[in-house]
Parts: sequence; C-alpha cells; structure tokens
Amino acid sequence: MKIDFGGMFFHAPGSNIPSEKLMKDMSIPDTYFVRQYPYHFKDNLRFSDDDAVLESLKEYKRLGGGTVVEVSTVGLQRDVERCAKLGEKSGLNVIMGTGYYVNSMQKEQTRKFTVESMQTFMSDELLNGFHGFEGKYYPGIVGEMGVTDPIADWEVNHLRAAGGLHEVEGIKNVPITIHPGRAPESPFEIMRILTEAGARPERVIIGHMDRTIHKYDDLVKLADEWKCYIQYDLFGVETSHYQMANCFYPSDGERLNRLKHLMDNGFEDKLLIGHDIHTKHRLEKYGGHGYAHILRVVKDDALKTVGMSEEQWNKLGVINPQKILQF
Ligand SMILES: CCC(=O)NCCS(=O)(=O)O
Repeated sequence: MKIDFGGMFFHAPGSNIPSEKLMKDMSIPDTYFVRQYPYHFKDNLRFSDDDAVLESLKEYKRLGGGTVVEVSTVGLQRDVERCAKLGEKSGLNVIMGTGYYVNSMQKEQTRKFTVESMQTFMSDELLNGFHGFEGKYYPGIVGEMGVTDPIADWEVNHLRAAGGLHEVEGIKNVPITIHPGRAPESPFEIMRILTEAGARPERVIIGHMDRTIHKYDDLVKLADEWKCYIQYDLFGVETSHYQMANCFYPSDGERLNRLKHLMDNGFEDKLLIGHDIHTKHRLEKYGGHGYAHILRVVKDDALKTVGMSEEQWNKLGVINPQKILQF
C-alpha cells in the first residue's frame, strides 16, 4: 500500500516525525508510519473508499451492531446522502449530527457566524431536516462540536449556540456531543459554557476522553460535578504515541480500566464507547480495526479481564446509547 506523503494535514505539536526523505529512504512499510503518524498522510485522511467502509459496516452488523452515530459537522465535509446510502446498503441505522467542528477547519465566512445564526442553523436542521434534505433526513444529535486549546472565541460562540438549543421547544433534550480540547481542563470549561447558555448537563457527551483526562480522580470529578456522559470512542487505536499532543493514547485495556473505575464509583449509567473511524488506516481493508473491533475483541476483555458484568457491558453497548440518543 503506497501512501501519499503529501505533507502534514494537522499541525502536530511535539511530534518528532522523521523527515519525509528519511521515511522514503527506509525500507519500513508505509503502514508503520501511518499507524504512528496517521495525520501526516493526506491519503489516509481521504475517507473516500466506500467499498472499504461498507465492508467494515457489514462486519459490524454481522457481529450484532445496529446503529452508527456519524458526527461529521460543518468543517468536516459531512455528506448526508452518502451516509444514508451506506446505512441502506449495510442495514444499519445511521444517526447524523448538526453542528460545527473546530475553528481551524472552518471557512472564514463561517467564523463570522453569530451565536444566534448558528443556533438558528442547528435548530432549523433539527426541526425541519438537514439543509438540502428538508423533510427527508433529520439530524439525531448535535455535534460533534469541535473545541481546541486554548478555546477559540468562535468555538465559545458555537458552544453557546448549542447550549441554547435546550431552551427550544421540541428539542429541549437533544443530545450534544463534544470533541473537547486536549487539555484535561477542557471538558470542565466546556460544561461551564454549555450550561451557562442553557444546556442540560445530563444531555451532554464529552467525547475522546481517551486522550483528554488521564488522572482517575479527575475522571470521577468530571462525572460527579457535571453528571454528563463520558465517552471513550477511540477503541482500536493501540499506539501509545499520540501525534496531536504530548500525552499517551491509552491501550484498549487501559480504556477498560478507566471505564471500570468510573463504574466502581457509581457512573455506569453515564458511559459510552466507540471507534471514531475517520481515517483509512482504521478500516480492515487498510490493516485497521474497523467498526466491529469492540464486538470482535474488546467485549471479551471487558468481561473476562476487567470483570465487568454482562449487565454493565449491556449498558455500555445498548442501554446508555439508547437513553442518550432518544429525545
Ligand atoms: C475528525 C474526527 C476527530 O476529530 N477525531 C478525534 C481525533 S483526536 O482529537 O482524538 O485525536
């Protein structure tokens, strides 16, 4: 598999990525570098191989999967019709989101949107259907709302717009899912901004917890202080090196340890898990874990190694998603 060495996509703080010349000179297969530095290769970020996606979705369905939540928002080239077609072909429910991704991925025009205009855009899509698909396809979640560190002024505004949706008739309980900044303080800052704007904290999901809060006491503090959902959604990414910040990705085993710690502290009803599949290298065709990895591998470890009960596992995979996704 030859990878386009077309240069950096994301600014990767602190990654000591070898030079492209050095990579080309090495006889090491591309897959090694893609696994360690997935955001360094534009081809890996062109999530356009629908055959590979469909193959993976069908495997997820075969192993018992029922629903996929697809949270590409404005700034992430969301494609409503493509997702609808993949849902039809795979036999899976697909829930898509309305909202806005991180500041750095937005057009200059979008960065000029006001709180009011962004709230109107999202409430209009939720109540009337996706723009361009009115009456046909409707969002089932707000987000992922993208936030960076330090938080951009425009991101504060889009969070305020999202929080205000919980005061709009008909969507007062819509779930709001967050892509937080990578600092441990980010989820706490986001919850303050959202709730000050009217959000119901128990209807908020803090995603990507895998790479955000690593101290067990801080995990419990977030869950206890804010009663939000905590989501480990990077299962299957098993590299310690994390290209986007100076911290380690936890292994799947450590993700389970953190989930079990939160369960042992009384938060088993507020936990969610997933795969966040947004690069080619996460798909089986390209050597990745795919959409079925949690069902295929992680479930056994959760029950046999970490000691979750079947009831606790069922909450992670069925009950908790059902509760947060119904509104
Ligand atoms: C594009 C999807 C996304 O933002 N995923 C999160 C990646 S990371 O911030 O957890 O590295």
